[in-house]
Amino acid sequence: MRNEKVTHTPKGLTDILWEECELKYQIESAARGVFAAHGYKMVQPPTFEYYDVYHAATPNKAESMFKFFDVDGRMLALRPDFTTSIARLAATKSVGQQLPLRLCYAGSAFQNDEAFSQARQREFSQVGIELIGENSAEADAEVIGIAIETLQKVGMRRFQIDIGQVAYFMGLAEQAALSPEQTDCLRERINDKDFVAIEQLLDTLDMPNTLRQAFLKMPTRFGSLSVADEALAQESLNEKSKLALENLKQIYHILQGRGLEEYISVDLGMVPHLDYYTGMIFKGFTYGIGFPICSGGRYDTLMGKFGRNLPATGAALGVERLMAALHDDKAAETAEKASDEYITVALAKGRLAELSIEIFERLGFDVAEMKTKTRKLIFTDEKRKFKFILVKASDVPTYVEYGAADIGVVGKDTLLESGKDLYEVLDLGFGFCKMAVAGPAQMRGRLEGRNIMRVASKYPRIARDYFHGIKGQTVDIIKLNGSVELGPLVGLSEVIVDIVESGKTLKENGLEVLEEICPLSARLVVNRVSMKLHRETVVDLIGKIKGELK
Ligand SMILES: Nc1ncnc2c1ncn2[C@@H]1O[C@H](COP(=O)(O)OP(=O)(O)OP(=O)(O)O)[C@@H](O)[C@H]1O
Ligand SMILES: O=P(O)(O)OC[C@H]1O[C@H](OP(=O)(O)OP(=O)(O)O)[C@H](O)[C@@H]1O
Repeated sequence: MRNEKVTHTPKGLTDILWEECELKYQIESAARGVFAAHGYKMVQPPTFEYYDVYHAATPNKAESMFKFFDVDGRMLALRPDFTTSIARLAATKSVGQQLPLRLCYAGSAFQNDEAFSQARQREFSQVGIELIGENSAEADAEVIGIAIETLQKVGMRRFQIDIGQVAYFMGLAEQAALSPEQTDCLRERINDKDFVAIEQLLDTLDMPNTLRQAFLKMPTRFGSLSVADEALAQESLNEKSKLALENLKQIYHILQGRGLEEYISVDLGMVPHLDYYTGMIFKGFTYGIGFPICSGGRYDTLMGKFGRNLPATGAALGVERLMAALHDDKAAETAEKASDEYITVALAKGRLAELSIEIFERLGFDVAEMKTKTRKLIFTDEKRKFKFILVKASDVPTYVEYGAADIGVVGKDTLLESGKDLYEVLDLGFGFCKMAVAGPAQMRGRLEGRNIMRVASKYPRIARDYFHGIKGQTVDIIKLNGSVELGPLVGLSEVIVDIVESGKTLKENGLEVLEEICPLSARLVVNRVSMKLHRETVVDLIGKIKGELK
């Protein structure tokens, strides 16, 4: 029998062979050529360092770092990215060198996540640049410009760079006197364009209405530069937010002056982790890859952690993601053509199907055939250039994440369970129900603090987040695929985590709601790239659906 531990690579790690390896080196060498032409000097930090180095810079990556100990018992970690190591080496090794420093790198970074896809791997290659010692819009525009030039040089044809400014959000958070926890929670919800959750959180916070409106509008403020002007027009912005928006405008104008405007879009709602970003941030997107192909931003306080306070900005490109985007150029071309012509909407089969179809029907789409008892899976409205696909509810987030569908209609339960990286743009106001812990009446009052308990659920991720994450109870989670109510009845589990709508299923099986986890309803979700590349159509559709909901 074959020993897979000997013949296979661990999950998320892969051999790169033949043409793929060729392509990888071509990309790296093209990138290095561009960097060198702009005066960037190659540096190579070690593959692993003291864990404290990375932890000081990126606490949010702490959990996903590969950690181990040296013979002296000191904790080490494989680098989760290059920026931290380069900041450390520049802070400690560059004294006496003329500023600004222009440094570049190529190599592997590591992430200990459950990663299987080409887009999210445990070992992945990055090429990138860091421009250290200059705080100016010119410097930020330089790194974005070089990222664009690199993408062009490796052969990318259609891509978009979104630029944002985290200091705008931080200025608002300071004005609202939010605690670090509240700031991070709000930041995450804005970054996910999760309008419903933003509103829910703002309802619990006490702040002037102008600030509330500014936060609420953040996720809608993307597109042309006019969104920065709109944000600037808002009354009583503090100096930090104002300067941030002015800085974003300056960067945009510099890039415009270099003829790069066609690639640039502004997104004020883009506020990824604030571990070290202090100003401009950017992410690059293309068709067929549901994740950014490059990203970067300004980090003016990171170097200070290593003993030398210098402003800095940088950009990193994900080589595997570029390979995936370039790999099958023909397929990409076909996909581009198809997505140029049609917007694809994935609707969930089952309980949400009828109401989802109805919304599009009310908006005048030709969806009559979907209501018939057909076995067809794709329905086309030729006039409006929309395609509708009917898929299993739990697959909707996958279709949308990968860009096989631009838009999806799906329950919040499925979204939470999928953990996918999508824009959640609208609560559709139907499919109301709740996620709850349920069980026999005798379990009431007996859940608190218990660790020896079995929880059956079709939603193991939600159950785990609730029990392990929120309540700190390390209960056993048992995954079932349906008829979950049977669990406590046949002794498989003490309780269940499941959807409760009318409560009829629970009642008929002698069970009751013990704890409510969260309210649920149908949501409209949008692929991150479609939101950028088909902005007008998508925004127009969102507006029309909103109109229908009123
Ligand atoms: N796990 C991964 N697998 C493959 N490529 C990755 C991975 N993580 C990051 N990259 C690539 O490296 C680039 C820079 O990574 P970095 O960690 O600096 O940015 P990030 O925006 O935090 O990444 P992500 O959005 O993937 O979490 C990303 O834009 C992406 O292209
Ligand atoms: O409160 P109620 O109105 O009774 O609805 C709740 C039931 O509906 C869902 O099951 P679904 O019909 O999706 O089938 P499943 O049991 O196979 O998951 C859910 O898992 C509950 O069993």
